[in-house]
Amino acid sequence: MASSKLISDTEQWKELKAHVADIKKTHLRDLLCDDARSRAMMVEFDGILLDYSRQQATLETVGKLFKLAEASSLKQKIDRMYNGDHINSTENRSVLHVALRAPRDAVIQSDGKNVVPEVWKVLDKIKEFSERVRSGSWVGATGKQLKDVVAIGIGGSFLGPLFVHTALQTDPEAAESSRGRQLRFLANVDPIDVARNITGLNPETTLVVVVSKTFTTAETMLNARTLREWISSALGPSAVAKHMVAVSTNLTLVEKFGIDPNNAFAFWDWVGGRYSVCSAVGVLPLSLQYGFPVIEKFLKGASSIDQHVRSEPFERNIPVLLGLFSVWNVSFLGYPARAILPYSQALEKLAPHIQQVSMESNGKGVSIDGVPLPFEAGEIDFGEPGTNGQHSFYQLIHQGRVIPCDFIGVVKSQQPVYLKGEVTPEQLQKENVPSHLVAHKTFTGNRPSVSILLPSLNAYNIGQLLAIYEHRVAVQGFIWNINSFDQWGVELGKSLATQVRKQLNASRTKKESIQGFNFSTTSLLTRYLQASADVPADPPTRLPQI
Ligand SMILES: O=P(O)(O)OC[C@H]1O[C@H](O)[C@H](O)[C@@H](O)[C@@H]1O
Repeated sequence: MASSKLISDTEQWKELKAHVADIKKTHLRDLLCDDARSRAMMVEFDGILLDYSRQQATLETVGKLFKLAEASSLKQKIDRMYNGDHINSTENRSVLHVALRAPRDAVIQSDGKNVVPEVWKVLDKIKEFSERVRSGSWVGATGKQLKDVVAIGIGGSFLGPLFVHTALQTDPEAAESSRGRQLRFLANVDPIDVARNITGLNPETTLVVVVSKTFTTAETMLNARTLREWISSALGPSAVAKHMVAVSTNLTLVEKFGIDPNNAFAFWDWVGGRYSVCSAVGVLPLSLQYGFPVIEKFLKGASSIDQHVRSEPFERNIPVLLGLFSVWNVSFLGYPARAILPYSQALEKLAPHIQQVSMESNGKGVSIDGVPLPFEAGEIDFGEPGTNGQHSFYQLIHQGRVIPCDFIGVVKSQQPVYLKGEVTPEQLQKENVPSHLVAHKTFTGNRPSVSILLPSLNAYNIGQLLAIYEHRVAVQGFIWNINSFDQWGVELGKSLATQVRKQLNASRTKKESIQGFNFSTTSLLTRYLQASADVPADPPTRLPQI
């Protein structure tokens, strides 16, 4: 396929469009009666089971989706990613988060250089540093052991590590190795988040990790200045060297901020923020909390899926199948949303993390060549662990809109996956349901879902789950032929916010009226200025009074 051709112009796309009418005539109830079909729609790899038999699809659909994958050069695109080609073309970068969890002896090149030794240099540094902190050979300014860690970061420098941290709480080894330690995450610019995070913590026993790829993100830098003030006002400015470390690609700005570059942990521009959990972004705070050996298992789990994606034929390739069915649901069946429903409370931060991975990656309006898409790419992700979700939004899923669901179950867990199917008016009549209630109690069923079953929820399986979702999102982007690795929309948001902050500062200091915005924005900013005359627009720090 010529790269400038839109995927929707291919015969394979058109064939799938035409096939939709056949599928709309079928009902899942009937499709599920075919055991051979169901058997063919179950795939197992390294302990993980994917069952996609509850998709509105026949084996013919699957065949057509594989043809679409071929038309979009999916295999070649996956290879190009692993080969370090600059597939993030708008930022002229490789996309190599797979290198972050590659075995020490692997060779993965970016710009002609094997990046794996650099990755392991940082991992070894994290291992050494986290062991020193955990054993008490690295102590705070007053000689006390650093038992608590506050990780400051936002977006990709926050959501993934928080997901892994929350999920690890069910791993017995992680529970044991983190006894007596605390890891907290400070993300929001709202001073309440600072207050919550430092409540109950003593600066003498706290290590602050500032995590920012760019080291310029306004929220993170304000929170970092605030906690630097918290430490230096309690222990003196020289204590910062013992109590603050950083993770960034921008080591110059780290040093300028006042953190010793020896206490900075690097990563690289070929790691997208939302794909950075396996870099020092996640590995440093998580190793401080759980010890490096636990986190190494998490990296191994992710690496196992990386190898699977690259080498497994599409028929048995879990992220490829998931990606293809997401495209089928969004672009062909017209279901724009997806619910992520893990039946484990420890996975409560999976959906928030995947929201960023998926929506920031694939929420695009043009093809990778800049051609406006004649179809909508990306999907709306949301979710909540079962059974909480059942008592919240499942009504809409059962009887309102059709929302394809990801059910994630853990075999060694107390909570079975709960799947409610179809209830027909005939059944209800047989049960003597009053006639005026029959319509309300009818479930038409035919709601598509996939089930992903994990053997248990330990560090290794959490790594697998993370990598499955990361690759699934990339597969979707490869099929839609968009750039899943840039985020110009968010960059625009950041620059608009800077303009607003500049205006607020100018209006406060020079008493100028708000200018350069439309009527609505001007009115809102003016009102805010009037109501908050005593609050600086760009405060140097936000240390709450507690
Ligand atoms: O890690 P940082 O440079 O502070 O960036 C934090 C976040 O900023 C923006 O929102 C980007 O769109 C995200 O992808 C990024 O994760």
